[in-house]
Amino acid sequence: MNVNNSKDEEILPSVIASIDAHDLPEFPQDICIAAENIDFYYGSFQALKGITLPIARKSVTAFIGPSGCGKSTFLRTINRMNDLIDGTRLTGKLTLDGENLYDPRVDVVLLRKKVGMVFQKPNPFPMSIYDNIAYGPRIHGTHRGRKELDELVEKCLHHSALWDEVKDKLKQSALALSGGQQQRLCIARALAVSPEVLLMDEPCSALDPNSTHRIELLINELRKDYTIVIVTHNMQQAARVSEYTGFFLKGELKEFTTTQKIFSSPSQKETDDYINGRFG
Ligand SMILES: Nc1ncnc2c1ncn2[C@@H]1O[C@H](COP(=O)(O)OP(=O)(O)OP(=O)(O)O)[C@@H](O)[C@H]1O
Repeated sequence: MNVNNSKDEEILPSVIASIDAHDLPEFPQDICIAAENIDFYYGSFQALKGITLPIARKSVTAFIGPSGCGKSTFLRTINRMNDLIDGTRLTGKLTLDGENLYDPRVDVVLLRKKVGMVFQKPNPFPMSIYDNIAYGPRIHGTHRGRKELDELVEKCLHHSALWDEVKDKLKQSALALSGGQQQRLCIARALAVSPEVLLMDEPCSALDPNSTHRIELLINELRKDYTIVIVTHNMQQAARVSEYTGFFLKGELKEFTTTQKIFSSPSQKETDDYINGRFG
């Protein structure tokens, strides 16, 4: 199936309709993640300035904005991936279910189990399709028996809409899958450790339109069970898949509201200019 622009336009109303965007309050009521005045530094360079925003539970929040404005940096603060970079510093408060993620008592390994991440470029492990999914549960010791693992692998592959394509080749290398299949496998792998939150950093930017369409449909399904935060350069994609959108510019959050409002009547001129392609 080839998904060209006109097909792209076609799925827009149906997906937005399923989100029920018209009934959403401007700020989410059921908040999963809350950022309060987050500043973030790479050495002396300040990449995030006073970010304050709520992320709604079991829904999709998109971050948009020109290159280098801090979207990915903010996304990585949520699972503390930036901790792995030397010389970084964060101030402010970031909570998940009311718990401060930067409290020294937080177990970062457990946090990253709770907050899964999918990257721009699919990055399956160089092992079989089955083992890619079984890897996390084995490490965490959550599914010990063979039968239990088999069931989990099947469930995750169903959940990531990949089962029908791979059920007869679970022992084959994940690296032999197409890019789009690899990305769905990475989503299945993230789901295998029962996360609460899924962070997606431009998950479709390396994919063709057909694979992009499949991932978007998948996101639309996953929103029922997971809190999803997605960084995207694709305005249409943000409009199609998210309930809430944050517009970043030069390290600041310029606007945050429902996706419907930000794309129909943004309150900031910069947002309007950006979404209408006048810069960035
Ligand atoms: N590891 C790093 N060390 C130093 N500076 C960094 C590092 N990662 C990002 N930056 C800087 O922080 C700023 C924000 O980068 P970030 O990747 O968060 O932006 P972005 O909005 O996600 O960009 P893009 O859309 O191009 O991915 C940029 O100026 C970038 O150069």
